[in-house]
Amino acid sequence: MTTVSLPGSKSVTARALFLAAAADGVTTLRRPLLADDTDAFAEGLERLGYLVERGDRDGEDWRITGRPAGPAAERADIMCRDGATVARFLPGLVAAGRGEYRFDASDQLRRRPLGPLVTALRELGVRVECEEAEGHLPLRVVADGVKGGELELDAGLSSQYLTALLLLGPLTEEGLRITVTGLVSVPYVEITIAMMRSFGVDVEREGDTFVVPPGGYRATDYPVEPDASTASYFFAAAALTGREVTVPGLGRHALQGDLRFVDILREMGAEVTVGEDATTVRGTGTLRGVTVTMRDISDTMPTLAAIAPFADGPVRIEDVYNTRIKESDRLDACADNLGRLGIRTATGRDWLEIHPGTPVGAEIGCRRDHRMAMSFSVTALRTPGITLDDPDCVKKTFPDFHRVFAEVWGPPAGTA
Ligand SMILES: O=C(O)C1=C[C@@H](OP(=O)(O)O)[C@@H](O)[C@H](O)C1
Ligand SMILES: C=C(OP(=O)(O)O)C(=O)O
Repeated sequence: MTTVSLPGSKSVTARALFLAAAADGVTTLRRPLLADDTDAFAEGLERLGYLVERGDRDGEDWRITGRPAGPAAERADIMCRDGATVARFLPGLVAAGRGEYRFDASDQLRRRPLGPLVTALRELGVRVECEEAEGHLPLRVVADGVKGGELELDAGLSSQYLTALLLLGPLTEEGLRITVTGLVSVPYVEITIAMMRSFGVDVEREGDTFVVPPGGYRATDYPVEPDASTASYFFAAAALTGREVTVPGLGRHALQGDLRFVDILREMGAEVTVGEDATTVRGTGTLRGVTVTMRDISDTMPTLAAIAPFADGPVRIEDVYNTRIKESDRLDACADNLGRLGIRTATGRDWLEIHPGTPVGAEIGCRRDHRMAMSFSVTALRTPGITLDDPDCVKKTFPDFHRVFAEVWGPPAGTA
């Protein structure tokens, strides 16, 4: 049996940084994620004048001094790099302050939409100007506090718009009442609400309406759980190789919906134990074809696609349109890469079907998408000759991925 301790959750770290910055007092973050996305988030806060005391080694605690009155800097230029959480959460934080702030990003993130968030902030009276394409970065926020009130939001492309507004709610004068349509990635909203509670705010939910009271946040000591999307590569590898892996820190009380990926592995034939504070997956040699909706856990869609050829029947993944607007068009990237490996697939607007087969070695086109690189590293455990055209793109969420993965599973097939 192998136990692998994994870095902190990107989503939890990003929210914790926002909440700590906005809170009254000093927050200690235990084991936050140290990766490109969270580095960009912390750097954004620093440029806004927040004090973020962070170590430069994984696993070290960070201390953030909150500023309930908003950013100290009256002007700042924030580079979000590839991190959508940075681009979507921080405009809400600055909106509640007073000043002029500019947000820009990599070409990859400039292409990803944030129109519904821009519209919502404007409805709240915040001046938001998109410098190039409407609803895209780069954008400028001219902030003078937010009164609050009622909002309608289309969250069918991303739940991050709703998270941004929920996080902003307590920083407004009157609070927010947000009614959403088409919400995707629901578990991420549940993470937001649970973490806001840890920082002293209770969000009420009435069907599709979320009610956020005003009053600000309270600093706390916050432990960041390991990243469940990252864990999916280790769980999938166990299911694929017939070995066993345990990830401590992710048990039945975990906040992240992506841990539900193990339910799919169980349905496919793996033995899964979600314990009090750890999850274990053991491969049994059986991998059955399945039809699954992954609307709630779509970051793990490429993980499933990468092991799907080894199943004894087709694997059909449904309701994942929004994976087309992530770091890459993931439906297209998965189909293309499986095709390179000689595997037959079919895709539609929001689905992907993968037929059983024996993959042959080929170069994987990562498209600068960390999840392509990590997912097809799992396929490589049983496929000699797989190479990645951009192994370093894993730095977005797990810079040390290749070393840790090889330590647990050994080198890719055919290279030992
Ligand atoms: O709120 C978050 O931390 C995230 C929400 C999800 O995005 P969408 O809501 O855009 O699906 C997920 O894909 C992303 O990696 C992180
Ligand atoms: C989609 C992802 O990231 P984000 O939207 O936060 O950039 C991801 O990590 O798979």
